[in-house]
Amino acid sequence: MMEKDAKIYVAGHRGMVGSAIVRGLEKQGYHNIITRTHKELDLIRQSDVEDFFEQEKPDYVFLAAAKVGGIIANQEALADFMYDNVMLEMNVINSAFKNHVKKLEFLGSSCIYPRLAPQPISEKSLLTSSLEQTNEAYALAKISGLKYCEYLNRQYGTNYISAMPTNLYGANDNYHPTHSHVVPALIRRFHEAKINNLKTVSCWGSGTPLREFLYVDDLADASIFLMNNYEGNETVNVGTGKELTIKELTELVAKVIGYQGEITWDSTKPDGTPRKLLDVSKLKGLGWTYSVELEDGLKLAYEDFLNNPVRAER
Ligand SMILES: NC(=O)C1=CN([C@@H]2O[C@H](COP(=O)(O)OP(=O)(O)OC[C@H]3O[C@@H](n4cnc5c(N)ncnc54)[C@H](OP(=O)(O)O)[C@@H]3O)[C@@H](O)[C@H]2O)C=CC1
Ligand SMILES: C[C@H]1O[C@H](OP(=O)(O)OP(=O)(O)OC[C@H]2O[C@@H](n3cnc4c(=O)[nH]c(N)nc43)[C@H](O)[C@@H]2O)[C@@H](O)[C@@H](O)C1=O
Repeated sequence: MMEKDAKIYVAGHRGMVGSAIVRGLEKQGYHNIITRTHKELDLIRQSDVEDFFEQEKPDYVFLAAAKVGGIIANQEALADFMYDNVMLEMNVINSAFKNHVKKLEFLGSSCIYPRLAPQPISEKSLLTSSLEQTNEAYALAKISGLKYCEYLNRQYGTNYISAMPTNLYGANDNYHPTHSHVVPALIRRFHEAKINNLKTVSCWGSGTPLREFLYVDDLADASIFLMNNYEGNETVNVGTGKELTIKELTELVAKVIGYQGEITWDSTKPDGTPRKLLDVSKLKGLGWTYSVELEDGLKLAYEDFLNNPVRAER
């Protein structure tokens, strides 16, 4: 259990996940949280990261910094997604180890599992067959991070854990029109279609892939829960255990936003993995379940989008 006055470093605190973890920690009474912006500390720079850990000596670390993006961002920049993420993870985890951080939690993603893993996807599916090509580089980087935590535990007896969230959405998301994930992309596109009275909105792929979505404050709550309640080398899936097709998602987003036009499908865009539903029984067994249903979370996310026009521009 983290002590309430423990020094906690949240890496990536300006991102969607990192900012939700900071909110969650503050809500639970943790008050000694340290952060650095990307500008203040580029986590790819090894000696800068080492200096930071030597000076600050955090007790606990949540690693929520990463180069992140949706299907097209990943596909277009395989090399950058691998380099940035591998370097950043190794620097932070290694510096944590060298500076005796008591516990570190590494955040990966459900894309670490094989493209055609049996569904729902158990933690045991890791490295059992080939990855989805559109995000292979990101997945390999994330697998390296979680394995490095496991290897440190096995070789040196550390207590580093990893969590694998399903697709996330919510406050402070990235609403870039082409490089974001599907939920923020749809919120922006349907909103713009509504205010411009457009008759049709074009979405990507066939609409048939199945996805699972978790509201980011639930993910933050689960991350803090795992830091306080889980020890082990095997990763832990974090999701809802519920899925829907992308077509159903587009209809739900259109409903929440109040867009009544037609939805068309751009088959030149990739579908990605056909189905990605996490088996969340391990997390449930530990005592945690999600609380925000998708439609309610989409309403919260849309509210956030409307209230933050500057971020919506990025
Ligand atoms: N979003 C999702 O659907 C999912 C996310 N996750 C995981 O959650 C974590 C966070 O994702 P999310 O919050 O969505 O992403 P964001 O892009 O919103 O946030 C990532 C943060 O990391 C920072 N960052 C990136 N590179 C560096 C660097 N070299 N040095 C310092 N800071 C850096 C970014 O700063 P800046 O913006 O200034 O570059 C940003 O604040 C990731 O590990 C991701 O894999 C897992 C599953 C799904
Ligand atoms: C979290 C996860 O995120 C990525 O994997 P992904 O699940 O494929 O994520 P996505 O959100 O980009 O797309 C989901 C589905 O939705 C369809 N889709 C429709 N219309 C839009 C659209 O407008 N934008 C986007 N992005 N997708 C759209 C799209 O074609 C696909 O079928 C990886 O980065 C991976 O590394 C990762 O970790």
